[in-house]
Amino acid sequence: MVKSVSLEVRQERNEQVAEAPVQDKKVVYDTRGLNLWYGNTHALKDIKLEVHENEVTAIIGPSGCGKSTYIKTLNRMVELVPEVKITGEIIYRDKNIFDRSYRVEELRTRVGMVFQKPNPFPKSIFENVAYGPKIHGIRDKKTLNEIVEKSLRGAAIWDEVKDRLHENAYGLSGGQQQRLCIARALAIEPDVILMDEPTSALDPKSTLKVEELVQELKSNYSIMIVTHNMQQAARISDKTAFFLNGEVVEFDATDKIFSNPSDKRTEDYITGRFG
Ligand SMILES: Nc1ncnc2c1ncn2[C@@H]1O[C@H](COP(=O)(O)OP(=O)(O)OP(=O)(O)O)[C@@H](O)[C@H]1O
Repeated sequence: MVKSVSLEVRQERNEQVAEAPVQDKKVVYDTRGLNLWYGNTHALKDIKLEVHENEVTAIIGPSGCGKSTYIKTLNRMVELVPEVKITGEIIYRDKNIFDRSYRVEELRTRVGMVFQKPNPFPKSIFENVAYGPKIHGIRDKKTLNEIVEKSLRGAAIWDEVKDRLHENAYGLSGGQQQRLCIARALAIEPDVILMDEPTSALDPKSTLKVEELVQELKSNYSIMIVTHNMQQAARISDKTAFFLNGEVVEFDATDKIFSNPSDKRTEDYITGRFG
């Protein structure tokens, strides 16, 4: 991380950035003029953000700036909170998810979510992963076995649990439980995985495993990750959005955000001057 960058160097680097190759990856989520209120609290203000496929997009910013709200808006989970009002558009794969005709169930099958605290069901490891596919009507035992194995392998936990698939998931360590929850998200074969501070309850070793996993998963999925850990954002994301007071102050390539931010507020935040 660069602590301070002179204006001349910035201008020079900005010119280089302007000449960078044009982004050619497909847009998965296009957020346009999104506003959200909880009652009178204006939590998201005119958010504009594009998420590209097969990338890791990190959302950083101080507590209460709207990171979780934004990520929960992307799968419309935020609407479970009473008195939420939303304006603007979120286009997911060419459709506005707020359109009256849009089926939220479809969104939930395409977008998996991993939460801050590992939250396995009080069921066996197998049942935790098979749950989503079963809900979607898959009953065939052989197919379920295949999905469970593939998902656990995808979440880099198969070798640790393959001999105890029918034991209760609560018997796993916190880090294992979080990877199980990632396997549960993978089992529905999502297009996007939303992660809300997925490593904040984990020890450094488990954190590293999840970070490595995120890097591996991006070749098949688009990932958005909310994190308070700036080193983590710098290590694992391709793009970073800096949120402040419900606004996106800056959204750019992670290297640029952490070495040569355009906005003074971003620089102050990443150098630890506030937050
Ligand atoms: N269910 C809710 N009802 C009312 N206000 C809420 C609710 N959830 C969040 N808020 C408010 O919305 C704003 C954004 O909160 P949000 O949880 O999205 O921030 P955050 O950046 O994820 O914070 P943190 O890093 O602490 O998790 C805050 O002012 C918060 O108090």
